[in-house]
Amino acid sequence: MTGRAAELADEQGYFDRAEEHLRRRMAETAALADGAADRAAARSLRALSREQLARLGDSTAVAVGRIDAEDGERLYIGRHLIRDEERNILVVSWQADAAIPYHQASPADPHGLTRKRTYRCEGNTILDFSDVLFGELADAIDSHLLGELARRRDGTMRDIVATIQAAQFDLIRAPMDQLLVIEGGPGTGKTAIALHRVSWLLFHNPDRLNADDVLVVGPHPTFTRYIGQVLPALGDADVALRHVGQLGPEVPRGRDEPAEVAALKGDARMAGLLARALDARIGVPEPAERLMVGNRFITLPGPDVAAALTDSRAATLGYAQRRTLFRDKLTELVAQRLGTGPGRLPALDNLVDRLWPQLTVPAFLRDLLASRDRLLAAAADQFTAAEVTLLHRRGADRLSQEHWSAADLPLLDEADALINGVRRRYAHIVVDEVQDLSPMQLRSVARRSATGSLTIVGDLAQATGAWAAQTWEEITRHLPDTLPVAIRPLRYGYRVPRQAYAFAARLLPVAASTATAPEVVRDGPSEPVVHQVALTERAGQVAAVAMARAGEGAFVGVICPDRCRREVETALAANGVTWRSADRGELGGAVNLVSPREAKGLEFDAVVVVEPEAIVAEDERGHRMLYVALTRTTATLDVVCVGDPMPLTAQQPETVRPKETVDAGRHLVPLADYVANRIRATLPPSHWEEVLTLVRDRLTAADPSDPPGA
Ligand SMILES: Nc1ncnc2c1ncn2[C@@H]1O[C@H](COP(=O)(O)OP(=O)(O)OP(=O)(O)O)[C@@H](O)[C@H]1O
Repeated sequence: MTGRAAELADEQGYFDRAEEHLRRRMAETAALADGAADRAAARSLRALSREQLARLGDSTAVAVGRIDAEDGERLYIGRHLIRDEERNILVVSWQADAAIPYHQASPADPHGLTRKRTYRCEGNTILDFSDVLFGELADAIDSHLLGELARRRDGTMRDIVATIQAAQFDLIRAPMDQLLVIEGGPGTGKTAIALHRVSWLLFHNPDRLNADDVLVVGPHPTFTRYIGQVLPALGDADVALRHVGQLGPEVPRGRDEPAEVAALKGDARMAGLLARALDARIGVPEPAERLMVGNRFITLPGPDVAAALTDSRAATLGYAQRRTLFRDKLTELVAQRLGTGPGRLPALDNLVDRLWPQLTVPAFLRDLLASRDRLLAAAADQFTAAEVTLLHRRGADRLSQEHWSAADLPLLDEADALINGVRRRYAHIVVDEVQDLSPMQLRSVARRSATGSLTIVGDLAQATGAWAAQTWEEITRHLPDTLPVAIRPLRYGYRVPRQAYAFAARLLPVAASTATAPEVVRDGPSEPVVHQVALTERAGQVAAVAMARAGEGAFVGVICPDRCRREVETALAANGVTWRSADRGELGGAVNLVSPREAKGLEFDAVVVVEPEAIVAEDERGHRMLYVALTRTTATLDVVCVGDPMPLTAQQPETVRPKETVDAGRHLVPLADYVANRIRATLPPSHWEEVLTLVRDRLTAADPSDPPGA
């Protein structure tokens, strides 16, 4: 046996022994479950051991690496702590203080180590290992990291415990009590760091943080599925993982709406509009309210009812809770009149319903958006008349038939908080791809934060859509301000190989002129290939390239703008290619079809980008969208197009984002002055009311979607 083979055998012996002890511990946990004092304890103990077994079944190795200290001591680092029967430590958890040098040691600062070893394993079998010998190599290259980055992808993100880099490690273990902004170019490891940070914070703050106190928010369902395995693999399965569309009530979705409407609905001014609209649903009592009690009437004086209403209104509770308060106060008034408690009283229910109607969240929003009058009243001086027209829409006759747009969801969430109060708060929240969130979406995140402790990650150069942020302040201003903000950049790009990144980076001066490009750490297998073809050949060429790349064993992502989608699907089908549609949340076949927007945060071995000009044309920040698409590859990049493969001068749609602060007086007041002056100049006061009614009728008739009196 050679020296290396013998060493490998020794190491394997150690791994086998550690695995035995891990299994023994799990068997003990299961036995404990059998003898547990009560059924609940037994159930949770069994669940624990099942989870541990499942993790082992996941075929992860007991250790990811080893460090040798100058004093000769060796320490194995793994995902979980493992001890032998004498309670000697065989493997320490990657989060333990003792493991810190593993993540931090570098040739410049070896942290008292002579060696850092990283294993390449299949299950618990060591295939190979690589060493960094600090004493001997002045400038060691972490070959294991390079190997790890070059491995084939399969649609599931993996943990990076074995190869966390020192700068990444600093962010993973940064203090919890802050709003930490992690910014970095494509593939710098932002997502990976954010997830490992969650695991780290859970490990080091057991008294403050349970896994179910943590919320991770991603941009779309495919992304949450993509990252879904990382935290369970690190032993933190109970962390809540949601895409941004899941923050809020469950409602039927799928409504399309014009970009300017969606943009307006993302504006923070909508919060005020909703609050005013809800308040306007509370009625005004009659001078005296008569109630039928048994077979006689009692009268509640209007001022008493009004006082109950005012008091309840002022309480800092949700609309529904304040309604209960109001009801209690009225019950008390009735009891005073009767000299006894009234019991259940339909007349009282009716009065409460009239003055403080019971509202479900979707009914409230449907009724608001379907009524120009309600919208106008709630808009106050904060919106222009044109903006109110944009918001106005015909409501479905039945609430169950109402379909909601993506931009309606944060409005429903805001309304839910106003009506029912905030249902669930978290001690720590992570938001990925945060650069695209609208102010209303950010408010959805903010209200779920119990402490102000957040980790938000993103890249302003990848910000697309109407609410693409230009600065971090635009984002943080909508988040809790109880804790200090720290913005921490990442420098090295791990995903995208040099050749593909050089191609994509040509977009940067147009897409995001102030962005700093990441420093790429490795070479790819080949230069990007541009396939410029005739229109009739485009889809066929996409299918051919995708098949060829899949034939090489690659996990392929075809990133296709909406306008080419159908032709590409047809060509894939005609060529017998089975593909997964990432937009439907599927990912993991050899060939995956994905829109540029849904490609955010994902990665593939081979990326085929279809018609860059169309990608640019389909988003307000189309050059950035193309930059996102071109930076999804870990190995090869193909561009199939009829037009310019690098459309630096192509037009992107006008930005439709509303002005952040609109002085509505600038629009409404001059218009009202003009109309009033014309009427005053041409008619006596006795006709003013009549002409205004006629004007109103004309306006209503001009828009048939506005039901009279809605
Ligand atoms: N230290 C590391 N060791 C191994 N792999 C790493 C490391 N850092 C990053 N990676 C890998 O690099 C790829 C990109 O990481 P990640 O998706 O976290 O980047 P990102 O900055 O979130 O990218 P984007 O902005 O494009 O969404 C992933 O495959 C990740 O596992």
